Amino acid sequence: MFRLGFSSFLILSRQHIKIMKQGLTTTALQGPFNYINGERVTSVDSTHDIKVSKPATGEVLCTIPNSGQQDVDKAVQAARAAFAQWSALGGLERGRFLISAAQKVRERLEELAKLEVLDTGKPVWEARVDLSGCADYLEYYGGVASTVGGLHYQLPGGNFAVVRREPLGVVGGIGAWNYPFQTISWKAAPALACGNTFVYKPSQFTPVTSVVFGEILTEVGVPPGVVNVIQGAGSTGEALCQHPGVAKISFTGSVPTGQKIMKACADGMKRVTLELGGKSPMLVFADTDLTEAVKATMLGNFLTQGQVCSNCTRVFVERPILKDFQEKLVTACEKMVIGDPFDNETTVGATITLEHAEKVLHYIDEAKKQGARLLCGGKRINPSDTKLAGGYYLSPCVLTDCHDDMTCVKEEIFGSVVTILAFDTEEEAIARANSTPFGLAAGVMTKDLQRAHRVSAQLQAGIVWINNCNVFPPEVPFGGYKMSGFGRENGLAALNDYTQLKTVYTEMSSKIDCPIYKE
Ligand SMILES: NC(=O)C1=CN([C@@H]2O[C@H](COP(=O)(O)OP(=O)(O)OC[C@H]3O[C@@H](n4cnc5c(N)ncnc54)[C@H](O)[C@@H]3O)[C@@H](O)[C@H]2O)C=CC1
Ligand SMILES: NCCCC(=O)O
Repeated sequence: MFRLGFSSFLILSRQHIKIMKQGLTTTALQGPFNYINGERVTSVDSTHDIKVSKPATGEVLCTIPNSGQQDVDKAVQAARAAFAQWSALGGLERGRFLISAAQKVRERLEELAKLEVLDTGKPVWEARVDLSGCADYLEYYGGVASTVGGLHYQLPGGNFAVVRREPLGVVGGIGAWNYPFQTISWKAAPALACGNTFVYKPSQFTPVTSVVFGEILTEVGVPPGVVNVIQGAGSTGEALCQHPGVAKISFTGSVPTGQKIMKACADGMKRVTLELGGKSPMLVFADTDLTEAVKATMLGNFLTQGQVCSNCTRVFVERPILKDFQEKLVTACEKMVIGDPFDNETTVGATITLEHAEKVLHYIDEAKKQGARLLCGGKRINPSDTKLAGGYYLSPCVLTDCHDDMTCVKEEIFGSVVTILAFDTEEEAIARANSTPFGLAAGVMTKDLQRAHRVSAQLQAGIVWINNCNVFPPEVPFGGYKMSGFGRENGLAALNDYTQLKTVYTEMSSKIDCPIYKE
């Protein structure tokens, strides 16, 4: 295990102090945490300091500013100034930078994973998987960048039109706290590939690795101002949405905040991508392999302490296998290892904040009051290691005997709480699965592929996983139906959200046909 401190080996660099100890380069924790024009800068009009906790221990990790309008303006102006140069590059040139950044992420994967654990409290092996995926996303859009192009239409009389696909300008990104480095990667990589410049506001709970993302891009040669990071809470996000120099906001977070952002962006006629919450279903049919169904349910509920927007938290199980499924799921949950997220054996880390842990526990209490039966978990755990005493550890919770009208079944809990609901027919399962205002994701577990596709076609969700859950290849679009938002991240689909089309018509005749003109 490592400790951070000034007794460590110090290297003075251009902008800040690097501390290296036991393989961890802690440049990232030294601040300042705003990153504008290729350097870390102190806030000029922070309204107050925000103390950021380590979820694993409850100790203070760092202090960030609640950046004000002037900070936001500085970041946006830097991004505007960088736009002309960045957008004038060829896609191949922009793509090379992204591919180099992917390489850097791979080289620094262990260090970045540890920083992500400090910020989020998630198990370190999960952070490694996340970071490795981020390298893939950067590499994918690095390859895609040179293919971003327009169209040509041949028209009567030799006339023709070309449709240019142009960047939007400055894109603003705002993110949640569950996948900090991934969220900035998913937004910045396609935005930059398309020729936009970027200003990102991470969650105030997980500010650290987004700045390192900016530094990595600077290190590989991306010009200053192309990627900027400003720290702060909701008011900083609001200022970014309202800034007239921002062309678009790409947001990941809750539905209520998404609604506020959409309203704020309406005033400036800004485009929005909204990646919002969910209450996704998983349909487990009786012919499924029970072990695989349990594995998919765990992947769909218990990664990152259950704080995953696409979790399939409403697990509809066909009645004949209900008992066996539950037994197997509970056995598997009880084998999960709760504790120090830096321990490679740990499978359940710390919930993001005490407030959030209490919210999750409150949902479980309400569920029991409404008639749900607790099969396992749902308790705050105090790991034996005393240094974790201030952390927020919850045991993975399985609730059964659930009904569609219970609060725990209707509302997004965003914690390790799975609700099990029995069903009898395919039609019933589909209708109940769709009976929610959300529509982010869904899972179908069956050996019958015809049924799997018949059911998938009827599910109201932006992504359906057949015989797996929470899989995010960079090539495939991700985003919501209904209240879970709109716009798509990942895949070629994201290019539509980061570009605008300009039609250029060319008249080839030297004499225009103009019936309303008289000599
Ligand atoms: N669909 C998706 O891809 C994902 C969705 N989420 C959703 O995010 C939620 C959990 O994340 P939280 O950080 O608690 O969400 P949140 O909505 O409270 O905050 C998200 C971000 O918005 C900022 N913000 C808050 N008020 C704002 C305002 N008025 N204007 C601009 N920015 C504002 C916050 O500072 C933060 O950076 C859950 O509902 C979850 O489902 C989380 C991850 C992925
Ligand atoms: N890696 C999962 C994407 C969804 C989320 O951020 O919650």
